[in-house]
Amino acid sequence: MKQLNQSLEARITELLDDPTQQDNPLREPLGSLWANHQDLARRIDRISHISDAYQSMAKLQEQSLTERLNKQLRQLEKVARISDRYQNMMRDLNEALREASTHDSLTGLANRRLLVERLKKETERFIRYQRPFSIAMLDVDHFKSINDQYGHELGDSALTEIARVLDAEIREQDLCGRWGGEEFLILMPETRADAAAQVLERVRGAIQRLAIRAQTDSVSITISAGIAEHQPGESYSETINQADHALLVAKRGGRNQLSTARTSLTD
Ligand SMILES: Nc1nc2c(ncn2[C@@H]2O[C@H](COP(=O)(O)OP(=O)(O)OP(=O)(O)O)[C@@H](O)[C@H]2O)c(=O)[nH]1
Repeated sequence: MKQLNQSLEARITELLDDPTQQDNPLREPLGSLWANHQDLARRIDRISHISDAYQSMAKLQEQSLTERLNKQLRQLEKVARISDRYQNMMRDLNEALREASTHDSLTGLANRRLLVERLKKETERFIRYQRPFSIAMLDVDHFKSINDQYGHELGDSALTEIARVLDAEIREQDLCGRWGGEEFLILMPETRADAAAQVLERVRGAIQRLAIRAQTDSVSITISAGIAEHQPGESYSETINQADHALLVAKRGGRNQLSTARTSLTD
């Protein structure tokens, strides 16, 4: 096609330049047509140039827009990653705070606060569904003399060891916590006093078998415990008082033993 055009153009210019065709009546209209054609060809050429320039400009703009969008996307991804990390950190922090506010730092057992929370819930369950529960107060025997003889540090490890045994001996639904100092409380849902006494007898035996190492010595430890089953119309504090009283009876009875409230209020 291009070749055909070129040979046609060559023939037209040849004809227009040919002196023998000077008088040809078609020469003038052909000359005007040729001039018109060339003008049109120039315009088309210019338009096509402009169109090319516009296209490459649009392409450039498109490229820079894509780059800008990609950059913004990368920044957004970064912000999302930071936000994820921040949220995880806050969750861990909350978890650690919750753990610290509900657990004892030395033994890792539930602290008094968590025990009271659960005691309240069990009391509510008792009122609503008449589900029984018992509690046991445990106290390490002659703990002061262990501290005095072997030092506070050993006393601390003895408490940690006792906590480990307690945790291992109770059932999944029971909750054992440090009530304070060398005193522990075990909350036993769905448990009557006689069943609680069996659990505590097992715990007492396991602690008696514990041998805490102190340099060359092996220190043996015993506990006394008072058990009380929650009674209708009673508050949980009253049940604790009953268990405390039974604990006193066990101590007075010679230590390393259990006593159950209401069956042992002999003094
Ligand atoms: N090492 C250590 N000792 C503690 C901790 N909390 C309380 N104690 C000690 O536990 C001892 C309790 O002593 P007492 O209340 O006299 O009772 P006890 O010597 O165990 O005698 P009984 O309970 O009558 O058998 C005190 O000397 C407290 O200082 C603790 O976290 N770590």
